Amino acid sequence: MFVICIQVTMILYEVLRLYPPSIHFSRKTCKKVLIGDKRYPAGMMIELSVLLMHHDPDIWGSDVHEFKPERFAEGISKASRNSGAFLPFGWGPRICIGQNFALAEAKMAICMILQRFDFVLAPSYTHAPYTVVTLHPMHGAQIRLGLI
Ligand code: HEM
Repeated sequence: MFVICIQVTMILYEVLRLYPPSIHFSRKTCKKVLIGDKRYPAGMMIELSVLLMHHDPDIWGSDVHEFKPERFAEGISKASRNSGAFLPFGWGPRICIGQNFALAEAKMAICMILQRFDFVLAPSYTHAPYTVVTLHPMHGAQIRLGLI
């Protein structure tokens, strides 16, 4: 049961890597700041693209666009060449306070579904992720459920 729970966590992490609901963060500098070797004045808007970081082959490897939950087998810090590159829940003082709740809820929902059903994508499904506030499937995600 413990192994299955770890596998479900790996699958959820890989889904959140490929399709992070929040694809970018915005921050405004309130005073002059130095980030790396660059200086920014006060009042600058800075955009951090989570989507680009999660899809960067220099960070994740040449298989970056493939769905490979096993990359998280040894945890988040060993999944990529940059341990801070996985940001589905943000980072720092404004990190998502609901992340543990969200992951626990997703695991419970998946486990309850898998106890009763198997499922495959319906033929009508078209893969078209797009963003309106959060990233989600443009035409929905139709699945075909089968009673076990
Ligand atoms: C898969 C589910 C979720 C994802 C991907 C997610 C993602 C995020 C991200 C990226 C941020 C930081 C935004 C930023 O830095 O600008 C954030 C903040 C936040 N999230 Fe979530 N979230 C999820 C679920 C939840 C849930 C279930 C709750 C509440 C029960 C929640 C409550 C919050 C709150 C209150 C903040 C603001 C924290 C602050 O500014 O101090 N989130 N979330």
